[in-house]
Amino acid sequence: MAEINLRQVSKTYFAATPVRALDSVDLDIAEGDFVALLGPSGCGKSTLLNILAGFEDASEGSALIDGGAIGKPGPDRGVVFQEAALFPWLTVWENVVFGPKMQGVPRADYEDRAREMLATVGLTDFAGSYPAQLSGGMRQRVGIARVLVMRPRALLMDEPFGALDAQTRMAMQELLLTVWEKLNTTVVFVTHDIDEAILLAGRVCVMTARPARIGREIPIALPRPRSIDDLTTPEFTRYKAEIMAEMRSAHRQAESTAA
Ligand SMILES: Nc1ncnc2c1ncn2[C@@H]1O[C@H](COP(=O)(O)OP(=O)(O)OP(=O)(O)O)[C@@H](O)[C@H]1O
Repeated sequence: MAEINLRQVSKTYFAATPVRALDSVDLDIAEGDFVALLGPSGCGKSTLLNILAGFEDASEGSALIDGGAIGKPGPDRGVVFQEAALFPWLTVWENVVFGPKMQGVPRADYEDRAREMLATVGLTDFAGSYPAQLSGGMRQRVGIARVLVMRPRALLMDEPFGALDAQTRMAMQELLLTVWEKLNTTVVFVTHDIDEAILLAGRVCVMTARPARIGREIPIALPRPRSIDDLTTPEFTRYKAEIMAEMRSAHRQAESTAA
């Protein structure tokens, strides 16, 4: 489990017209926390995640993982995107063991873990299937198993369920809750979906319009283990109303900045 600390992190992309994506972001994530980042489209959520992943450098400020500067991408941070980038010519099993194999981990050291992760995501019976033979939700489950087999200290997820239909999405949310409760990895989860953020996270960070800052951090005190049934409780609805009000104000701010 990783601890993550961002201090005054800013990011400007120097395109034809410079784009200031992040402005003095401060964020502390303790070991084993589950934090959701919510915010208006284009505000800079992916930019923040990409800095944590090491795909982008911060222009200013410091981004630390376990007290050390975040360097290039590494196996300590598992990244899951909207589409699982699986190798289509490899089976589910071969996709899952690809990472440890490439790292030169002896087979005996990764096989049990790979089997366990496949079971955790409910795909034991599909080990020999190819990605094209799976549904979108199943492919995403392979993507998660493939990342978890590397024993990441943090899981960085960018709209991981954004392309799935509503029912599959709910099943994936419950699966992620189970996985997180079992492994207790630090998770940073980018989403547009308020329900998803409340259901999963221990803390929801609502980002402001670009250049993004963390506008408000809302701790979610719903008891765990959580399930889809929590979506309809009065407590859940209260959190939703509070976050919707915050999002509306971020959206208004975005419109007035664009005007
Ligand atoms: N490589 C890049 N070069 C120039 N501008 C970029 C680059 N990457 C992102 N941007 C700009 O930075 C801003 C923030 O983008 P980012 O993708 O982080 O937002 P987001 O909140 O994740 O958006 P969405 O919710 O729509 O996915 C946008 O205006 C985007 O156009």
